[in-house]
Amino acid sequence: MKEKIKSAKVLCVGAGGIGCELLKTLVLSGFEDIELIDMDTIETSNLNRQFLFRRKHVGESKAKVAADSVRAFRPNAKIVAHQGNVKESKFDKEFFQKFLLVLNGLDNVEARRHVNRLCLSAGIPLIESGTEGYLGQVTVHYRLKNAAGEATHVTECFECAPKQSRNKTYPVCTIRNTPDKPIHCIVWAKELLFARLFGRPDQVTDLDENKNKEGEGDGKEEGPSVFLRQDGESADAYAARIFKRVFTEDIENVLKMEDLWKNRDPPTPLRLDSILGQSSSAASDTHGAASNGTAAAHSNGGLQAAGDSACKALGLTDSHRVWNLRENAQVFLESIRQFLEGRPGEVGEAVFDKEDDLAVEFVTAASNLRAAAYGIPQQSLFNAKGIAGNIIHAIATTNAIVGGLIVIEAMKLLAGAPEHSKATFILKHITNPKMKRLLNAVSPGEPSPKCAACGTARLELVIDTHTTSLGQLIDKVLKKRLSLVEPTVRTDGGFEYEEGEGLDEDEVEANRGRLPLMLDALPGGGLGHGMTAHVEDQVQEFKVAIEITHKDDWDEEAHPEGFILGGSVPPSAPTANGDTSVAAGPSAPAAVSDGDDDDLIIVEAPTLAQQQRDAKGKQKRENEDEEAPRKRQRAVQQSDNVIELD
Ligand SMILES: Nc1ncnc2c1ncn2[C@@H]1O[C@H](COP(=O)(O)OP(=O)(O)OP(=O)(O)O)[C@@H](O)[C@H]1O
Ligand SMILES: [Zn+2]
Repeated sequence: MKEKIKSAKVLCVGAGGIGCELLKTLVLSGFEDIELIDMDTIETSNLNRQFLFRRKHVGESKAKVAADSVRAFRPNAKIVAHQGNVKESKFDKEFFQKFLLVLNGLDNVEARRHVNRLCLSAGIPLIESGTEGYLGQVTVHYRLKNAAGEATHVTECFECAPKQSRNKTYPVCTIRNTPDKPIHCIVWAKELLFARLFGRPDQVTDLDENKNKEGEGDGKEEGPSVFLRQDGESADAYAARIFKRVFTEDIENVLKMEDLWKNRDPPTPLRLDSILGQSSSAASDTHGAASNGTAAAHSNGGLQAAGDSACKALGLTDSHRVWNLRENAQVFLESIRQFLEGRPGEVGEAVFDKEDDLAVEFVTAASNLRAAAYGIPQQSLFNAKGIAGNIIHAIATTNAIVGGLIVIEAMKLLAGAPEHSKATFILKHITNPKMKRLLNAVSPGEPSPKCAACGTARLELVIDTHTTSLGQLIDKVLKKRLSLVEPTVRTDGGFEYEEGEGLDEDEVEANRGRLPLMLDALPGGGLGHGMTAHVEDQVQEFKVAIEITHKDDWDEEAHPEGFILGGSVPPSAPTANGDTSVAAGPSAPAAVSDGDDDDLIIVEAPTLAQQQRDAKGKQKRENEDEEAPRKRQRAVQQSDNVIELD
């Protein structure tokens, strides 16, 4: 066994939180022949858990530094480091075939799918992993054959299990009118108010619709311009006016919708003057003046309009302490002032960024003020940042357990004992008191014939074939959703689109010229309703037939992507209301996350009656929460970046 371990050539993909633990445990267990791929360089924020890196390494390649650090205590280990994206074509099937095992320590679904497909095509077992705070898992995926080429041990591949969406959606009327959780206030502050005040002025947000769309308030037509700074308006006067608009007047207006408050506690409008009070601190004096509408020039009583932090200016240094109402109001006003005066160039095009202190401070204060109006618990800056940025803090111990489990599973395969392979889930709480276990190990799942990666699935795509171009199909569906890197598309009518290396310049040019064509207008009869696109990625050896169903008249809020991708259910013609049976396909890969960091979608909610029904249903679901641990485990498998609501 020792010899087998010593000579086994293994590939580690990812040298981050899991990768560092894995590499260390591998070499301490006797592995000596390792190649390591990571595309990133070291950041300061990695140092708390990626212990092969030191401050002096910040900016250097993770793969190279990890290999060097390990060599320092295991000089015999042969470690080859590659700084690069595992999707690069040099890491192809032949490259993968050099290895006995592939071990993943990645953090996104796209790269995991890509490695899964290469392992399938190269016939190399994959040990896959993920962590999310206290939760984590290690799964094994292989198709082992005997000398005669017959399959002896086969498990599911990484893509066999239907993926759960990690998009969190919130009905827009909950966000706009009836928030009842901190997350609702944070989404409002980040997606609506921040975007309205500092983002592109021409974008319409749900905040604008407050008055004119549903006939609320005075019914006056009102565009986004109320949120624009008026000529000659000082930053302080503007901030105070916005405060009054969103925390006083908008709340007063929503109170007039009496139906909403029959079964709910109504909110209380906030008044800036009474919050800031008459008491005197440098900050409140100046802002108090502004709030009275006097638009006094800012006296700058020790405050800097540097545009980097309202908290610094106000002396709020403890990010774990929840601010009181007055502090929230001060941060709200000061952060607006700093935006306008410290970063005038960004106003009108800012996009929320969780690493931007001022933006996070603004969102924290705005959401806390809204929470105060609605009687919802308020959040510390630290917590609000985590929620707004979809951050779940990584736990070094979870990564260490996962690294250890990967090595254990690797050893079972090297020992020729795949019957002992386990998929292991690390739980946060003991869910089954009889078992008293935090590690839940189960047999690997069976492969799914419906899997597009390892099975013989056909997919169905419901899309508007009149208005979707080939380029959009390739970007949105094939690359983003299906994680293909260099797709080829063929139709039954003989049309062909190709990309990738090996094409000469004329061919590249000709293919590029086809991208703007609409699907149903492609040469050779088009790719319209009922037709099939034969899609392939040569590097991944991924091949799938996609049956096209045409549908016009899309509800953008229900399907913001503008298409529905379904499993192997035969496509049906669109019905009168535009629904198709495809959307409900159980294995619909449509639910797979797109891997973006920011996954909040706000959706239009139907009616009050429906909301009330939903509320009842939610109560019921909360009572039936036994399924929760399993669902959470599934979510970990897909990503490491979801919102933890509780
Ligand atoms: N396509 C890819 N090719 C190569 N390496 C990848 C690819 N995708 C992700 N990785 C690497 O996988 C590692 C994942 O590690 P981890 O989850 O700890 O993320 P991190 O970026 O180091 O940390 P954080 O996201 O918390 O800043 C990263 O080092 C990242 O560079
Ligand atoms: Zn599969």
